[in-house]
Amino acid sequence: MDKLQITGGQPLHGEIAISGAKNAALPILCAALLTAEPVHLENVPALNDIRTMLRLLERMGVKSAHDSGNDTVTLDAGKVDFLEAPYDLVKTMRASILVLGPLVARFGEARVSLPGGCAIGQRPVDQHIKGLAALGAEISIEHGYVVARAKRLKGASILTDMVTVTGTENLMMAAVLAEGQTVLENAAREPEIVDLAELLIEMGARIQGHGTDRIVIDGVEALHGATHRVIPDRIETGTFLCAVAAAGGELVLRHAAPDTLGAVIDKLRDAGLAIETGGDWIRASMRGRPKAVGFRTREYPGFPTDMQAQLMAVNTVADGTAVITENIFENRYMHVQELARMGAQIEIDGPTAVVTGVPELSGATVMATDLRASASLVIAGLAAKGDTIIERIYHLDRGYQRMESKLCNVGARIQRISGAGA
Ligand SMILES: CC(=O)N[C@H]1[C@@H](OP(=O)(O)OP(=O)(O)OC[C@H]2O[C@@H](n3ccc(=O)[nH]c3=O)[C@H](O)[C@@H]2O)O[C@H](CO)[C@@H](O)[C@@H]1O
Ligand SMILES: C=C(OP(=O)(O)O)C(=O)O
Repeated sequence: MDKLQITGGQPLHGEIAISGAKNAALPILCAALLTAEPVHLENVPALNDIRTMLRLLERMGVKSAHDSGNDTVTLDAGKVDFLEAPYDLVKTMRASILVLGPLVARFGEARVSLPGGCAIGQRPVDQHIKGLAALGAEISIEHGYVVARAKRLKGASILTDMVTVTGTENLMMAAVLAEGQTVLENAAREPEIVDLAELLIEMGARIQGHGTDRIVIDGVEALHGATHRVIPDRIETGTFLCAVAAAGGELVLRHAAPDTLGAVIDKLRDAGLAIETGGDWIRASMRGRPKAVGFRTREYPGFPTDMQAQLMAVNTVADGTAVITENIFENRYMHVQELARMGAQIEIDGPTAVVTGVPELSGATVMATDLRASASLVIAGLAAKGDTIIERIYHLDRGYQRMESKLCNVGARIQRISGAGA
């Protein structure tokens, strides 16, 4: 297993190109199952999660051509002959549940392993199941698999119990081929939902209201191929903003989408990061120590849970005390004990964390526990005095494209110690 060794204390200076969004690309890859014609995608990040999703689609019979050099993928689901997402692939990535809606909608049948593990919370998929049942699918859980059947799905009005991102995506993909109209109430409004809806519309779907909490879908008989460019990754962008807030210096982030980062930019400005934005770029500079900023995670357009760990890392070296509340996942503070190993002062009480900034963290050996927890440890390592070793960085590789080389190009001192020597 690879490790990262970070020698902290180097301010960051230079430009970073932001990659395509993992959480937009994953549902978009699944949407290719909805048509027999090729779907050509641009700005698909070269990440382990993307490779896992491509393997899963290939197992079903989808032909894929991935050019990781220029971040394009072409998918051809003309001959799908295996309507199953097996456990060995689903266990590594929860987003695999996103094949369920498209398979039932187009082929009338699917068998998808229940996503295993629960890194950041229980994360059930009951709302995906409830919604598909409302669309007329017969659903059962058999031997750890969700098994769904429907001759043709029928439009329905669906109110989910909570706002769910992949739940909204799964149901939207199911409804585009259903007979009649579907209304998704309490829908997620994340930019990744809008990106998926835009691809589906390019494929011939009839969708309105995406980006609001009420999405109306008029089912069509069939979809056709399309070409689509995936939106920039707002969480990768926010992670680099936190890195410069903690380590100091000045960064320009290119190919970004600042309009999807309102809540994150507001909080980082409160922390003292000077931020200028243009259509697709962000310039951020930090002098001196950040100021403590409290925040509560919320559904979009609120502060994203996927940025909680990274902004917590900034707060560990800030001047003052910050109160953080995690409202989306019940177990998303696993980075806290690792940050504490580096000298951070954090107290947890249920969903609330109180972070008292210290003037300096000290490098230590720490363990990555999930994707964004890993990113918070990188940020802490950049700000810390001395060397930090981060173990189990396969979590980081799930969701960040060449993070250490992007950071090294702007002055960070990070070395990957590969599996054999690790
Ligand atoms: C691949 C992807 O896009 N992942 C993102 C997606 O995850 P994901 O779509 O899994 O997260 P959800 O929005 O579904 O989860 C929100 C909350 O609803 C609960 N819930 C969800 C569905 C359900 O059927 N039952 C249920 O109880 C979850 O346990 C959680 O507490 O949105 C999360 C919230 O922004 C992000 O952190 C993840 O990065
Ligand atoms: C939690 C995340 O991803 P996933 O939903 O794939 O676990 C994430 O991107 O931070």
